[in-house]
Amino acid sequence: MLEGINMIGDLEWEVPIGYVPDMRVPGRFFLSRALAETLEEGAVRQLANVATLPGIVKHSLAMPDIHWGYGFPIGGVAAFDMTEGVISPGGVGFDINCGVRLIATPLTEADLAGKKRELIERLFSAVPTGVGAKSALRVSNKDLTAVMVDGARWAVERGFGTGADLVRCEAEGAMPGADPDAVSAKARQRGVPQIGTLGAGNHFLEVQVAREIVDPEAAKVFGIAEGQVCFMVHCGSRGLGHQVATDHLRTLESALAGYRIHLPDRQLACAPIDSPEGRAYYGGMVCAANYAWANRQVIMHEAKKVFAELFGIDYDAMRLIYDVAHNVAKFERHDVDGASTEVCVHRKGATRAFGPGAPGIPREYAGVGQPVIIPGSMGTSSFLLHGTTTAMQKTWGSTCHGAGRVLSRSKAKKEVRGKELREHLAGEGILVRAHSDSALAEEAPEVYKPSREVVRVVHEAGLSNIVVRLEPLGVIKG
Ligand SMILES: Nc1nc2c(ncn2[C@@H]2O[C@H](COP(=O)(O)O)[C@@H](O)[C@H]2O)c(=O)[nH]1
Ligand SMILES: [Mn+2]
Ligand SMILES: [Mn+2]
Repeated sequence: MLEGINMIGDLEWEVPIGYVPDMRVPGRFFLSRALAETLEEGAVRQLANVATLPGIVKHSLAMPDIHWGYGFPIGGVAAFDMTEGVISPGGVGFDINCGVRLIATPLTEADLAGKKRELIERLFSAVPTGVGAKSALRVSNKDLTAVMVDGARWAVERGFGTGADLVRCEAEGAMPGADPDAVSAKARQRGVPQIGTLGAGNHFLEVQVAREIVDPEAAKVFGIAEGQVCFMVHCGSRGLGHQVATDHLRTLESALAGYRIHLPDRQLACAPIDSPEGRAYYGGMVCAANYAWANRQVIMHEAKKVFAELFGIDYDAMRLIYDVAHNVAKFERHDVDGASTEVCVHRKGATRAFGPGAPGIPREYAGVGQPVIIPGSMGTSSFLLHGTTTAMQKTWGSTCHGAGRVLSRSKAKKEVRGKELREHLAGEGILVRAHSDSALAEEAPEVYKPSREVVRVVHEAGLSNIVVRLEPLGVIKG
């Protein structure tokens, strides 16, 4: 473990004020000794840098999937006072509302026998993948405005799914406060052809089986049983979100001096929440977040159609369990020194994990806490968990978002042979389909931390509790 960091619990560490100059609050992160060797000094420094930002409340936080990111670490969570505090694109990430949804089908693993290859091929044809993937949808500029305001509801109203899907999305698939005027023509241009496309790299659509039910009662509430085939969709706001982040970072950087904000790293560019620049970024970010919910809704619909046709099952027999955002900033009410207070929570590679009875979670899940979806890798377990009261108290109702990368893309390309990886996974019964084997190398299971250990940390630290462990059966990658 790095020097100058204090262990304050079995799985909890503190980065004291003074670790870098001008820290206003301490940093805190959650990690086991087994994961300590994955901790990058640069990511801890970023965690400490975040603690220097104006108006940060209580702590700069990071989850066990912590790794180096743009400005803020990935796995980072920070809340800011609504008057004194700032909003920062670095605390959200370039892929605004990158997120995950999990869908349960009525099939078992045995039903897939002899059809798995065809299933993966059909999914690969139905869902456009790859960097510049284009959608079959024809969307006008006016439609795009509606997408950015209405999110998943836009898709449902056009026949991509049903109204029941909406309540099973965080924010019901559309955050309020979208400002289409804060989205540039270039961002629109990138967004128009990409609705319903997966993208590349880390994004995926994965067929999984619920291998182990850890919490039978919660699993029942979430509607998932042992042996059930599910599928998981991971993607975000594509080129539109990236462009929104790029555009606003430029504006925020040039406004820093005017607000007398001095940063240890310009990648933390930010502005007061209630300033023209801060409001514009928020309004643009919401547009991108809503676009991402529409995107995942369309992809889910296309994938459900493939399952329905191939296995002769009812479209409506496939049920969205939940959809979570893991790159977003939100205005939420939390307990601050005993008073319910509105703060701006940034989650950058972190998942909301609201506990039982918290506002904003579907009524059907209120007694358990919200579903939390944590992907692992194409060769290791993914998890369904539920949010907790401890998370509400310690992490602004947040937990990790994945296993977290340990090997850079360039190193992975040198160390892993994509073809060998694909054949090895096939030997384990996991069929992988991508445009190229070389793209697979960057996404090999060993480029990520071990998902079981990362999830064990959040479970034992009480930030979210494991409900189901899922194993991959087949994956489509960009
Ligand atoms: N089940 C799968 N999980 C995967 C795959 N590729 C990546 N991942 C996990 O997703 C998170 C997402 O993180 P992000 O920061 O890239 O959005 C990542 O940390 C991995 O744990 C996959 O093919 N299947
Ligand atoms: Mn993403
Ligand atoms: Mn993501």
